[in-house]
Amino acid sequence: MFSPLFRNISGCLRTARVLPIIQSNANFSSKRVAIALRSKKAKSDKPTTQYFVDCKHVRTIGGKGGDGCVSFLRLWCNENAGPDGGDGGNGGHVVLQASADVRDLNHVTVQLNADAGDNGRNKDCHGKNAGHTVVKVPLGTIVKSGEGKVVGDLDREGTMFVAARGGAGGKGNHFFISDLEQAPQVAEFGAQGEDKSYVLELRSMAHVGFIGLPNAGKSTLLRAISRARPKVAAYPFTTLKPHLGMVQYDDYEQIAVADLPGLIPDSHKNKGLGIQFLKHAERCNILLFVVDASAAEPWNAYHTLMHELTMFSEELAERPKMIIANKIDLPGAEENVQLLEHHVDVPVVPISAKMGTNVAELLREIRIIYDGVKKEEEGKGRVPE
Ligand SMILES: Nc1nc2c(ncn2[C@@H]2O[C@H](COP(=O)(O)OP(=O)(O)OP(=O)(O)O)[C@@H](O)[C@H]2O)c(=O)[nH]1
Repeated sequence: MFSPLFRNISGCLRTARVLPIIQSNANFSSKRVAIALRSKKAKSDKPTTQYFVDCKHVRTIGGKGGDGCVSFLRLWCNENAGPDGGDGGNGGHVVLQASADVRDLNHVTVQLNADAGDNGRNKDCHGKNAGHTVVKVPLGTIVKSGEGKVVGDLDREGTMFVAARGGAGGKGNHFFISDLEQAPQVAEFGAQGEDKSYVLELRSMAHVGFIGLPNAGKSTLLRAISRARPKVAAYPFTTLKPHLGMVQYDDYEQIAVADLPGLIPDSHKNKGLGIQFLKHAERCNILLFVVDASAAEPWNAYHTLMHELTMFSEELAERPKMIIANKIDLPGAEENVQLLEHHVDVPVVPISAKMGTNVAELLREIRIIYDGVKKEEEGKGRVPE
C-alpha cells in the first residue's frame, strides 16, 4: 500500500527507536533520523515582555542613485558611433505607511535605509531603479521633524509619508553625446539620497486608558479582561510602560485598552513618571479611573488624579470617564463605594479584578461609553481606529 520510500523511512524510524545508539558504521540517513528524534531543549516558560513603544527617534536615509556609464574614450574618439553607456537607476525612497496590521513602533528600527539604484552599463543598459523601503507604522502616527514641527499625520489606512527621497541616477553616454562640454560635470554619478531624522509618535494609543494611583489594581484588571499579561505585584510602580490589551465582544467589536503606569501627585510637574505618563493618557479616548475601594476615602484618589489631568490639559480632563472601584472583596470596601458615589459626579462601577466580581458588568458599561464616543466621532466624520 505504501511506496517503497515510505517503507524505508518508517523502517529507519523503527530501528532508531529500538536502537537509539548510533553504531560507528551507521550511514548518513540513520544519523539524520537520530538527530530528528533527539528531544528538543524545552523552551523557557517565562513570559517574554514586549513593551509597547509609542515614540521613536528615527534616521531615514534614501538610497543612492546608481552611477551612469560614460565611456569618455568612446565619446572623444568616435563621436558618430552613437551612445553606448546607460543611465544609473534612481535610489529608493524611505516611506512610512499607516497600517492597522501594526499596533506600536516596536518593530521600527532607529535607522531606515533604502536601497541604491543599479549602475548603468555599457551597450545602453540603464541601471534598475531601487524599490522603495516601505515601513508600516500604526494608524495615528504623527511624524515630527528634528525641530519638533509636525510634518506628517498618518491617520488613515494606507496613508504614506516619504521620509527620505532616493538620489537620482547618474547619466550615461546619451546625455553627453550632444554636448561634449558637459562631459566632465558630475551628472555621471548618482546623487546621494536624503538623510533626515524624525520623531514618530503614536497619537491614538487605545480607546480606553486605565488611570490610577500605584497599586490600585490596573494591571490585574487588564489581565482579567484581555489576554495581555502585564506584571502584577504588591508594590507600587510595577508598571513602568503602558501595556495594551484587546477586549473582544460577541459582535466582534474589539476595544483596545491600555494599562498606564501609576500616576502620583505632582506628576504634571514631572514627578514620578510625570509628563510621559500624561502623554500616554492623552492618546486614549476614554479614561477609566481605577481606585482602591478598600482604602479610606477613595474619592481622594479620584480627585488627585483629576487634579493632575486638569493641570496638564483641561481638554484631557473633560474626556468621557468612569470610576472603577476595585478590590470590593476586601473588608470595608462596599461601604466605601457607597460613600464614593456621593463624593463624585461620574458613574462608579464596583468590581474585584482579582476575584472577577462584576467584571462582565464593567465590560458592558465600557461598551456603552465606547459606542457613544464612536457615534460622536462618526458624526464628525472620524471613526476611532
Ligand atoms: N484583594 C484584591 N487585591 C487586588 C485586586 N486587584 C489587584 N489586587 C492586588 O493589588 C496589588 C497591585 O495590583 P496591580 O495590578 O499590580 O496594581 P497596578 O495599579 O497595576 O500597580 P502599578 O503597576 O504600581 O501602577 C497586587 O498585589 C494585586 O494582587 C482585587 O480586586 N482584590
